Amino acid sequence: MEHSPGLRFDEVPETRIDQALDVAYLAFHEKKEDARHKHHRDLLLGCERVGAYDGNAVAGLAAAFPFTLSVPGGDLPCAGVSFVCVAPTHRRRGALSGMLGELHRRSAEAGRAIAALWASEDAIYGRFGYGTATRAASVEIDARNPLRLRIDPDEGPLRLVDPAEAPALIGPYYERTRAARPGRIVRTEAWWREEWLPEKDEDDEAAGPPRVAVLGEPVAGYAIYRVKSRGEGLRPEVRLDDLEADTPAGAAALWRYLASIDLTDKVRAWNRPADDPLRLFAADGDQVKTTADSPALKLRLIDAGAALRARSWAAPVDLVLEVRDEHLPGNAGRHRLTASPEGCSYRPDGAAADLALDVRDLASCYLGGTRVADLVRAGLVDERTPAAAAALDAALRTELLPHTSDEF
Ligand SMILES: CC(=O)SCCNC(=O)CCNC(=O)[C@H](O)C(C)(C)COP(=O)(O)OP(=O)(O)OC[C@H]1O[C@@H](n2cnc3c(N)ncnc32)[C@H](O)[C@@H]1OP(=O)(O)O
Repeated sequence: MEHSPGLRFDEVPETRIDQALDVAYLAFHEKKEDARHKHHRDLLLGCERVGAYDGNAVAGLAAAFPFTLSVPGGDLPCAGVSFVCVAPTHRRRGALSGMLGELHRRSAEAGRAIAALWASEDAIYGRFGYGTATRAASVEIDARNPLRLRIDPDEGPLRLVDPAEAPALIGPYYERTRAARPGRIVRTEAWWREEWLPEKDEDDEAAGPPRVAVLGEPVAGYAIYRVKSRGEGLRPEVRLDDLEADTPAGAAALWRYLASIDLTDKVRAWNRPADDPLRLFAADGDQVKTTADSPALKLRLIDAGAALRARSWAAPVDLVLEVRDEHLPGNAGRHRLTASPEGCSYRPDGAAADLALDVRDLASCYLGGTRVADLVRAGLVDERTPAAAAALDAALRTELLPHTSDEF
């Protein structure tokens, strides 16, 4: 899309954050409230910020948190794109395209090989090279009866801890478990307090204060939840926000606890990994139901070569990939991927391609959550050498499916 000649894309300095937030509240149909405004301002202060300017007026904003994201076998600096908005008067004039182009350029310059976001509408970001890399399973437990399980729960001590103390207690535990699953972001102390444990959930008025249940000493698991009223005549429900456990028995203990809280009759978890063991060890499929499977984290390979070289590989593979990338030409063309558990090289190569694919589809497969063979079957990836997709899938495979708990 041609950028409108009137628009300019440049940094949003601290002095103009409030103007940019005014555009955000307009675009997201939100009220400007003091506490919320301060919170958003504080978040933006820690972000890379790009604006679309019409003359001197801010007409759009796109920001990026400087995250660290777990990828198979390691971590990568990642631009966590958020606060994307364009004033209603300036829609469809290329403001989003221009701001993302500028954010991607700055991310590459800062050495961030990947960018990621949660989309307000799924259809927006594919054209910019973002592919769905993690998914969110919504799970509901009918808690009118005790949770029926096929395994014995850990009978270790379970305690409720003060949310103010929680980051010091569960933060190091989260950080230890994070590396095992691709798609997880590093949480700072401030992120724990402001995103996970604020007293009031500004996005959900019906939700009560955060509760943190911790299993074992030393910590062997935790659950963060809020009890949420459901209106006249209905019992409140438990909204589970986050749960980690070392062992299946530990996870079973936490789920059993959540499903046994008095005066509630439902547990609702909106974002669980697709391979959550609960779905297997629950004894009654009528009691524990998966009610939705939604796209979650969208990933963009800013520098595909650097990203591929940074992850680990489960099996040897030697293939030529032909990648299409309309926005970042450095990623486009034919490259030979030679990878094994010992390492990876990814170099331009003139040989005929074994697989041809769009950069968004490579991004979907990057964390191990989407199978290349499925994309071939869906007509999205062109398999030119038989069994090339299976070979790439074997190399990309991860022990656990990728999952992102943090929505940002
Ligand atoms: C990560 C996040 O923060 S997600 C939050 C996104 N923000 C919102 O939803 C707030 C409300 N909406 C908006 O502010 C704007 O409409 C935006 C940001 C979604 C789009 O901004 P615009 O400046 O209008 O987009 P722009 O003109 O650059 O469009 C680029 C392309 O994306 C397409 N596009 C834009 N919005 C949408 C949409 N909601 N759904 C599908 N396609 C879209 C355009 O049609 C255009 O396609 P083309 O290149 O084929 O012509």
